[in-house]
Amino acid sequence: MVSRPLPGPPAVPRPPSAPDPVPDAAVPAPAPSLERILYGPSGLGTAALQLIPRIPGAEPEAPEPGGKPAPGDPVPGLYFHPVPEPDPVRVEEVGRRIREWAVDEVRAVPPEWEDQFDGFSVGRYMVACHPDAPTIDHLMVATRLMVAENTVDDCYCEDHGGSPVGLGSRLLLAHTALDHVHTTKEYQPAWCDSLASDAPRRAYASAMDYFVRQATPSQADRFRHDMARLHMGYLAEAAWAEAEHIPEVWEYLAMRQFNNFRPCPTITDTVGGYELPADLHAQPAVQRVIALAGNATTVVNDLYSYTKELKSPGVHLNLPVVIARREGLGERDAYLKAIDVHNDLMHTFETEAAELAAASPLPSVLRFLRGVAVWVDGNHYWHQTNTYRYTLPDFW
Ligand SMILES: CC(C)=CCC/C(C)=C(\C)COP(=O)(O)OP(=O)(O)O
Ligand SMILES: [Mg+2]
Repeated sequence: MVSRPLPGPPAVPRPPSAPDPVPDAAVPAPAPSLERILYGPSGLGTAALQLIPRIPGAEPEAPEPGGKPAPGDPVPGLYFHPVPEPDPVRVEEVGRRIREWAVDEVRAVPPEWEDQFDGFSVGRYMVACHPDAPTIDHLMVATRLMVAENTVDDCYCEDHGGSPVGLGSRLLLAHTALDHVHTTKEYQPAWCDSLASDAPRRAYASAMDYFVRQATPSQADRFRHDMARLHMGYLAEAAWAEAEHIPEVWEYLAMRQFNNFRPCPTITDTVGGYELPADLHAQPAVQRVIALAGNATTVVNDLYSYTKELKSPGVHLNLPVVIARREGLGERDAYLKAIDVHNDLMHTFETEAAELAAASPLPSVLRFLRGVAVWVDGNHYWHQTNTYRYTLPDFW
């Protein structure tokens, strides 16, 4: 069956002589019908029709001027939706099973990193992001991948011995755990053995093995594509770090569109036990909504991890740092501008998701859009509440 094409995104390229970017006031607010389209009907007797539980009155309170956020408070002025507390029974069970997998099954977490592993609270993260997962097994698919992705980032790129030097080679070989090598009988065994040779590859290989058993072939292929995008983003970030280059803000945002959480929300259908068909997923309007959502989630990381990254050796690029350096703003003003960038991305995501849902109200499209939207909310919740890992700057 050939499906009806979905509406295309607005033309993005802007000629050099185009007018200045749209001022804040003109950024479209989320469509009023968004709640109904993405979250289902409200009112008496409709609870069962709401796939995603959402707390009404989602706008955060703006703090009084000078009001300091307490640990666990959201970034003041950030546009986000609070989520209900993730189911504690699921959180505990996912936490128990993922520890067993990470520590014993794939040996990705040596004893000296176990505290950090627990502090990451991946069970709480994934239960918050996937409230529609039908079973713990479905949640585990997302949780293993999340841990594997962070193992690669930590061990190859960042905190646990990572370095930009030689990163291309390490990433390419690890990527083969997701996108297998098909070679001659002579060389195949050496590749097979390589998959067990370090923690990142053991974690990728095992997490992918579980994932492909749950996913359709096109979902698995979608994931491989998203992971290739991620690895390309890591490489650009590493190249800039090696050259001590500070990119332009738009260049940074382009890199961060690839070095991005995108592979996590885009498995929402696999984790939910259904499929957004490949021809719908590939539609430009769907791709744009996914990219906007991924970019908002990743700028959230830049905001919450700002102080952690200021403490790391050298200059760790994130949006406030790049805005400060490239636009000559002070640290506080640059941070506040990064909040505006996030809020614009969120509003545009929500507006365009609502338009897409209205134009193409197919059950799989609607459920996928809800899944992405709730992943965005759960991701914010996790960053906000992870006081083990993140602390807000002293700007208020
Ligand atoms: C889970 C996943 C696909 C991660 C890929 C990219 C990534 C590690 C992030 C978007 C998080 O950013 P960052 O490396 O800055 O993480 P921390 O700030 O160290 O938590
Ligand atoms: Mg960060």
